Amino acid sequence: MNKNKKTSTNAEFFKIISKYYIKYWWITIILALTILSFCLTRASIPLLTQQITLAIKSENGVDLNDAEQILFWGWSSTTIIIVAVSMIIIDAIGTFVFNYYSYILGRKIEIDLRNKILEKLVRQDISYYSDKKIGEILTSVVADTQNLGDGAVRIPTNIGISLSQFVVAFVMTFILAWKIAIFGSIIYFALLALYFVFYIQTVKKYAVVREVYEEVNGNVTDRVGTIRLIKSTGTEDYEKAYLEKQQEINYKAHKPAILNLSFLMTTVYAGSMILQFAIPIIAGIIYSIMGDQQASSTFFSTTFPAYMINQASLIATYSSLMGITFSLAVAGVASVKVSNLLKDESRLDPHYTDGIIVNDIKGDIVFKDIEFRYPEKPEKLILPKFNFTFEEGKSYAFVGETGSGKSTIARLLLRFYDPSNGDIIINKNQNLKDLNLSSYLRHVGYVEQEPQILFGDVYENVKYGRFDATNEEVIEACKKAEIHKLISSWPEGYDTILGERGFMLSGGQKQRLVIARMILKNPQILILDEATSALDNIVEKEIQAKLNELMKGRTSFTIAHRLSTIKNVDHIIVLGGNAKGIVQQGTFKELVKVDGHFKNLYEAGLLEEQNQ
Ligand SMILES: Nc1ncnc2c1ncn2[C@@H]1O[C@H](COP(=O)(O)OP(=O)(O)OP(=O)(O)O)[C@@H](O)[C@H]1O
Repeated sequence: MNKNKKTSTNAEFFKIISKYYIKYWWITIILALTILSFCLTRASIPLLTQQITLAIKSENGVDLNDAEQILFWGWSSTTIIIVAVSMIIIDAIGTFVFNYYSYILGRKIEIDLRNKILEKLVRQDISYYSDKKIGEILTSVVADTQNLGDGAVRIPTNIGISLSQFVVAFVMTFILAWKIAIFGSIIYFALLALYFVFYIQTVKKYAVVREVYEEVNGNVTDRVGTIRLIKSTGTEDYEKAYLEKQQEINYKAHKPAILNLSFLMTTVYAGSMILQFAIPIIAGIIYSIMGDQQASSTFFSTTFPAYMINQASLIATYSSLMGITFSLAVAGVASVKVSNLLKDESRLDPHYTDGIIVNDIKGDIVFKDIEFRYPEKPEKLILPKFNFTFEEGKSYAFVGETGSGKSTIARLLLRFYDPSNGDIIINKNQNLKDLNLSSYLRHVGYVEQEPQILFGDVYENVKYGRFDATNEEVIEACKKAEIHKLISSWPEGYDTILGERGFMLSGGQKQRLVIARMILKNPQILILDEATSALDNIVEKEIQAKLNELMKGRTSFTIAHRLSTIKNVDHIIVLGGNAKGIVQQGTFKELVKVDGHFKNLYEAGLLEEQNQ
């Protein structure tokens, strides 16, 4: 509800765009000057039409009556034509300049907002994404910034043009024929009031449409994102029904909005016709009631064409009002969404611009009085208070049943999250919270179960994290990861674009590519989170051998279920379920000998035995 209230206010919109009108002040000045030129040119055309009617009459020897004598400026028809053509040229130049700069400003605003949101999104901490649909976020990034960019220019400039056009045309109706103008204005404002009644209703209904649309969009995008699950389950019919249901919801939300919109459009178009047709009728009634034959003949023979041109200008402000109010409704909602995205702050400060720069990770990594609960679910304890010192250069493995917190430790080391209590210390006295996170992560390698492959060529993928590497170094790393032969067999070799999410590679090949990335990065800390779990035994063996090589001389953390993965590490840490934390530790040989959690896991088959 609160959200709707916020959405209906347009303060946010004007707050956002005013900054851009100040930033690009020179465009603002150009737009303001062109609007002023429109006032001049558009006021001049009805007057010049009236004058040319009088000039042609006079030049053809028709006697002008007294009223016409007063109206006539005495200009020759040639002079009037020259002035009119000049006005049209000024108007054309103004229109070109106005359109060019207003579109430029719109795109500048859109791109700037998009950049700001995307920066905000990549700088958000990982918990930000735990309760959000990517589809919904992307709709906001693309559609809302575009709507805002369009509206940012269209709305203020159209307000400027329409308002000045309205004032000019309104005043001109009184200058041309004030008695008719009084009655014309009453009709005009009555229709305007009716317009606003339907407009308010329509906006309310469209606010609902927008929310439904976004939700449906998010659902559909996320659903299509699970295409492998759909394909592997053969649930195309089920999905077809689901997607149709989503669009049905979308359609139903549109119906009441469309009804109100139709009333609104009817008011605009029928209103325009009424305004146009009412003038001669009003004039006829007024002059016949007054019995003023001369005024009637002057109006119909001299002023009528000018009045109708001016009236068309007045009516145009009515329909441009529709454009403004609609753009405002769309841009208002977009503004609230955009500013909400920009307002969201990361829970932790990664010290992008300050913080201790890490050039090297030396010495032990100390977990001091660490306790952890996920900020998304603070009532649930995950890791009870514990202390542990990870010695430099040694390999560690975490085992334990599912949900015992193994991956959570990896996430703490990557600073996806800060500990709820306690500190992680590196380099003797540097707290992870105080480090410039990017400089720290430059020394950390992370390999997870689902390898992250970017849409890009092999070079780009392997260099990710060490962008200064040469292509030769990439090839060298791929040779060591034993994937060079495969890459070389592709027609485009290292320039091959790897499909979205690495579709064209097998699990083992993707993992080799990630290993090549790690070889190139040469991190001092290595975190392997179920890195080989998705692979079959033979491929697993080959990849594990590569990972074992990679682990040599680095402080490494392995999370695994397979015995072969953890058998050779220096130290195994066993975590208990239900937030018991560390329940046992030692080498593999020590742990299998003694009764305890590890032996239970081992015997229960939770540590998968590997066929040797
Ligand atoms: N973002 C999150 N918000 C709230 N709770 C979470 C979040 N991520 C994980 N958890 C919970 O934290 C607990 C530990 O999760 P974690 O992923 O560390 O377990 P794990 O030991 O690695 O399990 P597995 O072997 O199944 O991967 C689980 O109960 C899980 O439900």
